[in-house]
Amino acid sequence: MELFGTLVLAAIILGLLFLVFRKDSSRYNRMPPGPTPLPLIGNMLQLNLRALHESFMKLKETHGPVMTVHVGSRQVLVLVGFEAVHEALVQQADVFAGRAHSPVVDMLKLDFGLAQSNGERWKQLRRFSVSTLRDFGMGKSSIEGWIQEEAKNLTEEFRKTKGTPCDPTIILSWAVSNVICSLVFGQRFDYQDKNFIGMLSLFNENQRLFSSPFAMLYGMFPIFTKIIPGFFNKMLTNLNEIKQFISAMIDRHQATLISDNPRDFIDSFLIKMKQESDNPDTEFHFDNLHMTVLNLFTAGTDSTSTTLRYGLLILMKYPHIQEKVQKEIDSVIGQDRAPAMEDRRKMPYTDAVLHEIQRFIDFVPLNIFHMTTKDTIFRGYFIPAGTMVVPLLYSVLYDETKWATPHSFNPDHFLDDNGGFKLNPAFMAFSAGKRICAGEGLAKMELFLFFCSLLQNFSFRSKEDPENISLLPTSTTFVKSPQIYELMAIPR
Ligand code: HEM
Repeated sequence: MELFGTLVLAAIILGLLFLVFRKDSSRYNRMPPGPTPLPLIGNMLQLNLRALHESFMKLKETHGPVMTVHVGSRQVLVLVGFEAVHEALVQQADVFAGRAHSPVVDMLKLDFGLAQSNGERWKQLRRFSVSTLRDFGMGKSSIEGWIQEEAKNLTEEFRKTKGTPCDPTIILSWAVSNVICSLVFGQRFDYQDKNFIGMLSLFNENQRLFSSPFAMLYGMFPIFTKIIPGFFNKMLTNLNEIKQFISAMIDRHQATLISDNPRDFIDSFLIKMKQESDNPDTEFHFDNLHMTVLNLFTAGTDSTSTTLRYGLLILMKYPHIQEKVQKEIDSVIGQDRAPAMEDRRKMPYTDAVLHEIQRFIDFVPLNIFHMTTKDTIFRGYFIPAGTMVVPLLYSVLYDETKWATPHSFNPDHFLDDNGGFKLNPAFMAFSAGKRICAGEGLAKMELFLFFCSLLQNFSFRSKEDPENISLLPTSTTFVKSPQIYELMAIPR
């Protein structure tokens, strides 16, 4: 009897807390249906924090492609499949262009800068960043030379391994990160530079921590940052060290700035700050500069280097595909000159393999979370302004109605009957709409030039039988990374 009384009391308290925590619930009661939530924990018991995208796919079987899932006390609109994601991000582009904040982002004070901001701040920072990066060569031939130079350094590093097994993680991060360094800091770093190596290790560690189930748990229940603080504190310490590195670079730029001759992204931002110094509402201030530089680094380094690393693993598993790419490289580029962007249109097979790598590895399965910027009607449901939205990229890149064999690595997904390159609108590795990746042009150049240079110079082999190579990712909460592996770069 005593136990019964305790249970009733607990249920009443949980029920009351649920009502308190369901802020402004009447505005949310015309959202699409979804699984029934429990008080406080919402649909936690139906969500696998290590593979949220798989949980959402399972829930879609019962609740359809547009559903409300309660993540803790928050109601989240989950969009599954090409049609729903395209309808939101492209057809209602302005409404779905907001960025939702997880409490972890707020606690880490990451709310300044391009990637996490909203409204006028985001518009100004996005316009400025994209046009400045373009001025310095993003997607144009000037940066092609930098990437070619970096690709040469990268092949030299691989050559030093003399075909013995090595983990390619850090080498690939160096090369990719140096391209962003050239654009943002106006300089590249030597691969032996201790500061640079240290900063990249911090980046890699934070990517791992952000993708761990702990980060997701903190996002749903911020109280856990107090109960299990270890992971959170580590993220914070790493972040502060990275910020110090960036601060030192900004100080150096300020000391040597010549107003009419910007050398790189930081100079351009400092000049804009000067021009707007009389505007009390300006978005061009140090907080936004620090965070935008950090965004470009974080978004630009991990994504591209992980794609290359995953791509090399896939090619070791499928040596016949690797050979076919090498044959195309040999016939179009040969061995006597560096690969160039204009080669791409003559290399449909290589282009198809690169697109298929991006589709298959599905780097950001949940996308970065969006938010509605105003009240809207979506498929007959009322979605209030400020609703968190998950446009599930996994469900687009693996949409069974859009791809012939979504679960297999199949370059034919991007080839027509004559062997020509064919784009598929469901290729949303960079997302779609107004928030589409700001570095898409740069990433595509890097992937093509690095990948072709590596395969022009080496054949990549594993110690393992290709049959036994696992392509399963290690962590899937936020980004997907391949298992740690070793490769042998055999000179051709
Ligand atoms: C293979 C490489 C890459 C992939 C797969 C990738 C993917 C993505 C995705 C999925 C988003 C979220 C879009 C959304 O919210 O709907 C994003 C945003 C972003 N990416 Fe990339 N990205 C890559 C490379 C880069 C590079 C090289 C840069 C650096 C110049 C970059 C800079 C950014 C920025 C700044 C954002 C935030 C944009 C905003 O909030 O307006 N990315 N990226």
